[in-house]
Amino acid sequence: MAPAYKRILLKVSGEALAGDNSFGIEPAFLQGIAKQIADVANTGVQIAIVVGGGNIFRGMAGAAEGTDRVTADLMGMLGTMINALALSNAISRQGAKCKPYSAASMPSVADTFTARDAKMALEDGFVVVLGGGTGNPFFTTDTASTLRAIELECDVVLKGTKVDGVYSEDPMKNPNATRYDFVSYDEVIGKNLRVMDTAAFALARDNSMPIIVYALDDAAGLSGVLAGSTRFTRVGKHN
Ligand SMILES: Nc1ncnc2c1ncn2[C@@H]1O[C@H](COP(=O)(O)OP(=O)(O)OP(=O)(O)O)[C@@H](O)[C@H]1O
Ligand SMILES: O=c1ccn([C@@H]2O[C@H](COP(=O)(O)O)[C@@H](O)[C@H]2O)c(=O)[nH]1
Repeated sequence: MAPAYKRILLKVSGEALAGDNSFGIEPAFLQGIAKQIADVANTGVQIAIVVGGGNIFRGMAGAAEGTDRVTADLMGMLGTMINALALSNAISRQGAKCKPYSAASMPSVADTFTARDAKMALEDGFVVVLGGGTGNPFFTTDTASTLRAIELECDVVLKGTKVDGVYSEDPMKNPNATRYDFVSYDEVIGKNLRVMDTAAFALARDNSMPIIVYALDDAAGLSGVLAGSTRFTRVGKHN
């Protein structure tokens, strides 16, 4: 049977990469995720990845502690680049062709992202890992995920995070919150359900880009999500 999606954008949460730790990268978790990605890539699905940076640095937190916001956001974007290099290397070691890109120019580290180049790499069978977010302060890697998915003409954004979907409230704060199987863009924005930021949801809505939110540590993994055999929430226009 042909895969449901030809080209996907996977958002890998930075925080989740820390595994059971509160910061940094847990090698076993990184390798597990990399294997899931390599296995799916080797079935012919084209995969672009945006990596978060919450396990390294968040600009808002840095700004709150006295660094100016633009500098703090630059530090945050560099943090996502660290994760991108680690993930890209781990995917290559699991046997899939993989290439890191950076939103900001750092030629000795990675190629600078252009949609044209990244699309060609996807068509050549490379997984592409996109670090540096949008390259602009005051944004997040969630917005970068939606933006890159649209630019690269992906079929869907898969947000792999610490929770298994969108809830009526943050399930980390209220364990009695209820989970949606489906929620519309307008509802998620109107009710301020902050599993992604409003800018990311609005961009997805305006460009009809579906979003799937799932738990990165689900045993069924990425292939389970693509096969529809694991728990997730779909965010879209209609159910
Ligand atoms: N209504 C909600 N439904 C589900 N999760 C929610 C909701 N509101 C807030 N959250 C929180 O959003 C978190 C995911 O978003 P967040 O942007 O913080 O992390 P991330 O994008 O996965 O990580 P990073 O920024 O490190 O890449 C979840 O872990 C959850 O605690
Ligand atoms: O486009 C972007 C993306 C990210 N940042 C900064 O990086 C950190 C980490 O990203 P998360 O999405 O929170 O994982 C973010 O807090 C911002 O400071 C950015 O400035 N622009």
